[in-house]
Amino acid sequence: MVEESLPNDYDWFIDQIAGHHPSVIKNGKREIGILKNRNDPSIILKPKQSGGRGECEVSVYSLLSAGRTASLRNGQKVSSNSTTSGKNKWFDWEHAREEDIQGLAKITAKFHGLQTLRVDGEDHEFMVLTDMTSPYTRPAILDIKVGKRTYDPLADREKQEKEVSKYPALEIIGFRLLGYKVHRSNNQIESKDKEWGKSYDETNVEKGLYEFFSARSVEDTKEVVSQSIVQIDRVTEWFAAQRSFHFFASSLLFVYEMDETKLPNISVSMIDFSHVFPAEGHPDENYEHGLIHLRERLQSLLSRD
Ligand SMILES: Nc1ncnc2c1ncn2[C@@H]1O[C@H](COP(=O)(O)OP(=O)(O)OP(=O)(O)O)[C@@H](O)[C@H]1O
Ligand SMILES: O=P(O)(O)O[C@@H]1[C@H](O)[C@H](O)[C@@H](OP(=O)(O)O)[C@H](OP(=O)(O)O)[C@H]1O
Repeated sequence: MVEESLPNDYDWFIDQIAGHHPSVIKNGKREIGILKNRNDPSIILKPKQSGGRGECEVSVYSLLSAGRTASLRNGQKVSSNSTTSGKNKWFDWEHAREEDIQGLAKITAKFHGLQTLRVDGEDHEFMVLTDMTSPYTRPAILDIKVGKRTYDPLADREKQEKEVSKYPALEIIGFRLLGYKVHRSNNQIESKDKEWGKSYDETNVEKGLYEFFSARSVEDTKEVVSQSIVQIDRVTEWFAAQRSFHFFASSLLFVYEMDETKLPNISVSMIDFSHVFPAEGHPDENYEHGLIHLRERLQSLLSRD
């Protein structure tokens, strides 16, 4: 019998959309998902993934919080590898430009360091991150994976084929809806998962977008969509200038307020940095393709009656 327990004062994060989740059982054990500390609603604790994925994500978040010089000075291993191909390629971020680091820090969650917690009888390391949903009374939350290619440059043939066959429409659409949660007024949470996202293709993905962005009220939809476009443009502006990072299988997290006595106040943040590679001076055309297409699809919602 596998012990199932969380430390005192911790709960699973109810507003987690995608990623590793305790509802998934692998080899008789539940996956470790994101935790909330009851005493600090402003943060989440995201489990550090095993191997290169976890190292990569921690290296990126550390770079953003400490700044490149400080991270290197503190002797942290600011590096990343991929285990997908069996090769071990470690990156330092010494060629990452300071302005790119500072710009990325503005469009993602703040990293507050690592914390070890005992979950289900084993110690696990967690990344403490600002919870981007915490400023909202009743959030509506959508996760969109951005980029027409979701495998990294070290992925072997099997991984490449798995990723491509997962959602063939990605090549055209450039992004994938991973799911959403909407807090309705009667304490009900409406949830959609990745199968919902995959049910849309290049012919009708606007329908899925509309379902999420019209959740507050049909009258507010244009406001919510227009604000989302403004936020996407902030991200696009950073990508147009930055030459330090290439992102694979990374997401944009959209959050807005469902409480109609308040403004929608949409926020858009980059999340999931488990496959980030040095750009070596080249723009991230893969991610930018996704951003352009997402913007176009959202723009088309504005011309609906
Ligand atoms: N800073 C954050 N604030 C609020 N929610 C977040 C934050 N970071 C992640 N999440 C939530 O957690 C979910 C999973 O995050 P993420 O994709 O980073 O996890 P993962 O386990 O690395 O995923 P994958 O297995 O796809 O690589 C997101 O869909 C989002 O709902
Ligand atoms: O382990 P990696 O290299 O990071 O690769 C995958 C990636 O992170 C995806 O986000 C994930 O889920 P989705 O594509 O469903 O979002 C996928 O799950 P899968 O193996 O269940 O397809 C992972 O294999």
